[in-house]
Amino acid sequence: MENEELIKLKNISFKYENNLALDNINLEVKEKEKISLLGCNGSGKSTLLRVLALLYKFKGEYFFKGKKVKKSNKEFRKKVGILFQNPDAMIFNPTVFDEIAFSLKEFGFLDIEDRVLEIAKKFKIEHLLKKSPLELSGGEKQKVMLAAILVYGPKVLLLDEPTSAMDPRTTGWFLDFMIDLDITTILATHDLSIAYEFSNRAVVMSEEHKIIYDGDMEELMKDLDTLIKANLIHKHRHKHKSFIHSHYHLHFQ
Ligand SMILES: Nc1ncnc2c1ncn2[C@@H]1O[C@H](COP(=O)(O)OP(=O)(O)OP(=O)(O)O)[C@@H](O)[C@H]1O
Repeated sequence: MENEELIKLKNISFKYENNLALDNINLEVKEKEKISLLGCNGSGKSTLLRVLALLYKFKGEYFFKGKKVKKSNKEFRKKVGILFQNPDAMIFNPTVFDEIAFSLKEFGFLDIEDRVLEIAKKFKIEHLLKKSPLELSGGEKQKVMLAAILVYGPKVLLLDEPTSAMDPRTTGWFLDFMIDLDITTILATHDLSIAYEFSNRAVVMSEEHKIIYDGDMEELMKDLDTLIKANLIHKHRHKHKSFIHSHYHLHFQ
């Protein structure tokens, strides 16, 4: 059901040895909601997505559909799919077909071939099925790895800078596809234009690894103080004909 709470994080913190990456994060995500997770390099976006996918042991409480999540298990992995920033980290099968089929086998699906072919058609990657995933371009790899996640039907999709290797046409296709996809999705990016197109809700992390904004995307765009604090816009010198000046920039494609 839409508008029902799906995820609730309470006072979540995480350190890599002595390096604080998440500081007291509180977040609620509703069923079918789309959220852009914004923040500059090193703010903690990837770490937060990995905590949500139960890949890290964290401090604090994580509730999924009102029940406290304890530790990683197969059932939970099936519910939450994560697409890493670097798709190479996820590739370990000889062909694209095997890569997409892998989780289906692991989760005990029976109609594996039909499902692989169906998702390949949807993603327009049928021509890649016999290739080695390592031979693909960055954008193709992201498409294949996304297909490998969506094929088993997770309830939540976590996307870490998914468009960084995509050209403008593939990025456009990807955003349209994600916007139409009817599942809860959190997309991490430091690109305001991608975030603006993707969702109406923005969650912004600061360089101190805290959430400093959680709300309407349009309001965020008007909130220069937050954008500057989060390092999402920058000032740089530039030249207009004969004079040079500097001011803050919002970069839109
Ligand atoms: N494997 C690691 N070991 C130690 N520290 C790490 C590790 N991974 C990340 N960190 C640190 O944790 C903090 C948060 O990093 P994280 O990768 O979550 O940020 P991010 O917002 O995803 O950045 P980016 O936009 O550059 O991907 C940073 O200070 C980073 O240096």
